[in-house]
Amino acid sequence: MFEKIALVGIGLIGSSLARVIRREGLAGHVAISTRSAATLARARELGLGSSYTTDAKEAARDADLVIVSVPVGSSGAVAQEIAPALKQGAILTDVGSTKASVIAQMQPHVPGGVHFIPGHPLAGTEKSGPDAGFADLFDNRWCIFTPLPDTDPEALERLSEFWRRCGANIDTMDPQHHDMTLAIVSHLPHIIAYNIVGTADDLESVTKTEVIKYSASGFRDFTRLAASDPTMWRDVCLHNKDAILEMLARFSEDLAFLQRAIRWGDGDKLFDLFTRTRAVRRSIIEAGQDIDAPDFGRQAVEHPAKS
Ligand SMILES: NC(=O)C1=CN([C@@H]2O[C@H](COP(=O)(O)OP(=O)(O)OC[C@H]3O[C@@H](n4cnc5c(N)ncnc54)[C@H](O)[C@@H]3O)[C@@H](O)[C@H]2O)C=CC1
Ligand SMILES: O=C(O)C(=O)Cc1ccc(O)cc1
Repeated sequence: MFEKIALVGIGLIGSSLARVIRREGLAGHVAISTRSAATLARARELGLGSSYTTDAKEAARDADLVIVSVPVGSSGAVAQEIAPALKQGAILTDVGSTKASVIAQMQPHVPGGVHFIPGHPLAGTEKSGPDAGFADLFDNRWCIFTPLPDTDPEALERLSEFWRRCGANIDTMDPQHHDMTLAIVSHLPHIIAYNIVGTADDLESVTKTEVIKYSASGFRDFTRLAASDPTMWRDVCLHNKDAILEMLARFSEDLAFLQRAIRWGDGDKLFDLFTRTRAVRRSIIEAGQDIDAPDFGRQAVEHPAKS
């Protein structure tokens, strides 16, 4: 599909892209770049690309498609670094979990004649680094684009076709809507997980050994999310601040309602809520997002990375 693809950042997402690009033969040349020499050496050992450099500009030079897969707080610095090397007509995209902030950081650096199309594949795990990626990561997952008002429809279609060939389904929406939606379906669940695991870790009346020994599967599910990459999630919290605070405020109100129902022994309220939430899970399964499939967000755990 592309003569040269540059992957800037080669962690879970970048390395999954590298693997699927190779499997599907989507590029003549895959240039890999990352900031850390150790990560780059590992990417080379894994044979993820055609060329390797710690200089993002060198990787981006002459590329037809540049995919930035770094923590969202670094996207502005990366855009600034690669901007002088971007070729006319190239597509520049990203995979960041937040969109308004990434656009604000990257867009000012994008030269005229380069198609900047922000994107976000809704696929991942709690693992990070080049060993954690796998070619099937994007299979039947959504990839959301938040195009800018002047985005060239042909470039958008070309990038959409690329992601379809990586296995994903495509949706588009505006960045603010993306950030609000992702705040509730992805960012809050992670924050809640970090919080509950932190609370358990702080308890004095229950020992750490007991938390580990008796952790029921519900708690264990939270520990998976709370094991996610600290840099990535620090950046998500800092760069989707308003939407996350809005959703946290609603969440806290609803939690107070639940707390009150428990305090006053209001079984009907509890039963009604739990009935309503059970229906949400049923709808997700009926929509074809099969939560119980072994690979639902856990594939890297159960099928160690293929290299
Ligand atoms: N982990 C997940 O489940 C998902 C993550 N994302 C987004 O994808 C992006 C990448 O996440 P992962 O691949 O999971 O992270 P990761 O931690 O596995 O990899 C990040 C990569 O970026 C490199 N890097 C960091 N700062 C850099 C800089 N200034 N310049 C060049 N390279 C730099 C690191 O060396 C590493 O290769 C993030 O923006 C994240 O929000 C999107 C969907 C799912
Ligand atoms: O591991 C999980 O369950 C995830 O939710 C992965 C994930 C993390 C961040 C994203 O922006 C998209 C997907």
